[in-house]
Amino acid sequence: EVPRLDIDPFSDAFLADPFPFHERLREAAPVTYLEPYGVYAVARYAEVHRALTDWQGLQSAAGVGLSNFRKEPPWRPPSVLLEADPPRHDAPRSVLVKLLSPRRLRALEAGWRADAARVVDEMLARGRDFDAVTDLAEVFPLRVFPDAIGLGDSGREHLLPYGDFAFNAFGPRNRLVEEGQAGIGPTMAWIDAQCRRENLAPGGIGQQIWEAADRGEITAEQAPFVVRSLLTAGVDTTVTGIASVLHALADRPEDWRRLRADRSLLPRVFEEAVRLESPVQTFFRTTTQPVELAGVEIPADEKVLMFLGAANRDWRRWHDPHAFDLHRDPSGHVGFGMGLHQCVGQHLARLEAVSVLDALLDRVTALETTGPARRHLNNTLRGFEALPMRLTAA
Ligand code: HEM
Ligand SMILES: O=C(O)c1ccc(C2CC2)cc1
Repeated sequence: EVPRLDIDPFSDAFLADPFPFHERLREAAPVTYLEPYGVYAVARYAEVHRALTDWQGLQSAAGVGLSNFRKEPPWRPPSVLLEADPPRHDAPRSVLVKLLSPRRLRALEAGWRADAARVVDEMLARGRDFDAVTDLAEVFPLRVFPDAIGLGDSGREHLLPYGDFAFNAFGPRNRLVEEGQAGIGPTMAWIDAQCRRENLAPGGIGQQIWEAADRGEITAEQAPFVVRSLLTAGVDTTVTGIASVLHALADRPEDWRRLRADRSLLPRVFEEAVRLESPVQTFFRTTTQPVELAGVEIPADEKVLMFLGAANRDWRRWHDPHAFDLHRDPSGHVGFGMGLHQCVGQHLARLEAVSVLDALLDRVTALETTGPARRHLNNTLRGFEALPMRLTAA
């Protein structure tokens, strides 16, 4: 009663245009079995939500990618958050919840808004045509995030390639992983060095993680891995998130006018863009015992692939699911996950996106695409290589 599908969710065809495949996965059954990798799959909102919140039955400690850490060694020492379950997960999580809270981030807000204004002004000075990826979405996060963490100035060009490789590594060892593997050695060495206390600037979030270790909130062994979590998860995701919200808002003059007049809508706009575009498309869990899901029993020690992007467009949960709707209530979307491991950096991501959008809305009366979006293929992230656009200055 579990349909076996010959679908490869990490093929170029699927990654370039996942929607027809999502439809097949959702409509086949609540739980399916993907033959190319021998994994179970859930794509409807109800089952993805269930898999995300049942952390005892479906754990993260065996890895949240295709590889089962019980059977093969991970490519890097496991994350003490993403690839950990309670109780090991608890202390690192509570440290980051505090350090990345909306209240703590308010101290960064004025500086980030000023930086966003500078980035947009520099862009406007170059004329009406720009690329939302290379001129904005990739520029702003790399302008503000490394400084917030307290990274030194040299080597920051390693951040995007590291994140791209890490997100590919959740998938199978396909061409995307092989291509990334080539030059990853020096990048990994640079990342690991940035997690060391002596390389983190006083006052930055990285140093604050080490101070949490001094207070005994986490161990000194965990501290560098908590910093590494931010370097892994904190850049490519927000670059993709900002590109996604610009892609969603372009060619929508009514929405743009509405937003220029009412900025209080911006947080919801970002959430709706994350729901619709789901920058992070998939993650796995591993069953710790036989698990019953929608009347199906999944045996122990099986990988379950959760299609977050498919769940976020499930007509069973969302009215007109494929539409970008400024007025919908996007709460409950699984673009940031759900439950125990729900994104601890979402407030930082939202502040980055709102800072950029506010700076654009202040200066621009219309945002239009001038050519097709070019996709960047990655086993986990759904992002862009290029988003050619034209703006009309206020
Ligand atoms: C648009 C941007 C982002 C998206 C779409 C996103 C998405 C996600 C998702 C889906 C998860 C859940 C993973 C799971 O359940 O296995 C997650 C967890 C996490 N995210 Fe984000 N994220 C974003 C930005 C960030 C940023 C900016 C940071 C750091 C500053 C961050 C740090 C983390 C960490 C550390 C976890 C693991 C939490 C835990 O396991 O307790 N993320 N994120
Ligand atoms: O802890 C980590 O290393 C980590 C890596 C990637 C993510 C993705 C989901 C944003 C989250 C955490």
